[in-house]
Amino acid sequence: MSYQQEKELALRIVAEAAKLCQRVQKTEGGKAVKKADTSPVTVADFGAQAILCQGLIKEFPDDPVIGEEDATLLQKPQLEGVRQQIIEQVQQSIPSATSDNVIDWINWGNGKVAPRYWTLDPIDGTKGFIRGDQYAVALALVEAGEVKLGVLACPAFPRENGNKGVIFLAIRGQGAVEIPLEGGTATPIKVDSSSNFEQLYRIESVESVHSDRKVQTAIDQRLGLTYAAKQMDSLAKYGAIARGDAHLYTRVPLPQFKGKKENIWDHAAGVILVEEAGGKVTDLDGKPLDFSVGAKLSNNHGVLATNGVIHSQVLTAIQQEK
Ligand SMILES: Nc1ncnc2c1ncn2[C@@H]1O[C@H](COP(=O)(O)O)[C@@H](OP(=O)(O)O)[C@H]1O
Ligand SMILES: [Mg+2]
Ligand SMILES: [Mg+2]
Ligand SMILES: [Mg+2]
Repeated sequence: MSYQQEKELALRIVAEAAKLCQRVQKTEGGKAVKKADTSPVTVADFGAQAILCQGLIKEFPDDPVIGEEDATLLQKPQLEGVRQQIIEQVQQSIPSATSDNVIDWINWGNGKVAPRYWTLDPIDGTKGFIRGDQYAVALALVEAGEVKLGVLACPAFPRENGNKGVIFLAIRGQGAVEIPLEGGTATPIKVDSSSNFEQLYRIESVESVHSDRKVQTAIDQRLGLTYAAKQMDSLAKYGAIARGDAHLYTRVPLPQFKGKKENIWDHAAGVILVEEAGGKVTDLDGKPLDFSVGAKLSNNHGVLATNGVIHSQVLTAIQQEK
């Protein structure tokens, strides 16, 4: 399948959602409210989800959508001001939007896994967005448990010419490309397939509780990595591997989060990006990530993304650390 219609829509709505995020960052800064699990969420997270879902409803009304956010929180009377800001921000992108529309679009992301579905993270790396660091708008199409298309907008991603802002796109069997966020030429990207660990870079989250740093350091020592790990928020890490800026990314659940599983939207678009750029992604046991079970990667334990050539060696080092 060529996925031409899906590709055009995904590129358009992800770019539009990224614009909203940039606009909110300029006007509101990093203002956030707390969700029930105490994690932060901003006007931009909700607004971007509304824009993404609106586009998907229009062109693919039969496809379920599984997104991170939910508008229930916005019913709280003390969040009326935030609700208004979200509506105004969405109206700047979609002038005909009513307040009911916006809430319905956000809640469209409450879909369930099906033979074909979309999953999205309106802002991955909300903490990075709040700090003014990396974040990503992520959208992926999954069929029969396999990611078929992934788009990542990374508005703060550095480019060679000194500008910032990249869209990464990958379609199964068609390779991976990067496109300037403001539009322009799509440039094919490939992993860096070096296998000399002394010269390879591991990349990790900025947030230290998202992966076990003690285990990671032990794995690095086993592999003979000499460079300090690069740090980056969000799915942009997958982009860094896909374009050869880094070579391995491990996400090792911390003992205190034992049993907590990864969200599908935190990985889907990144997985296809790395795979189509020539790399490999599995869990820490070497199993493919299973996107057929629900909103969580319940059948998997942690994540390992590499340039491909070093994958089995890294898996062996991980097994030895268990
Ligand atoms: N204890 C934990 N372990 C693993 N991932 C976690 C976590 N707490 C939060 N996260 C996820 O980590 C994501 C950010 O990833 P990263 O560390 O790579 O920047 C968050 O996405 P959101 O920012 O979309 O909420 C959130 O879903
Ligand atoms: Mg996320
Ligand atoms: Mg998010
Ligand atoms: Mg979140």
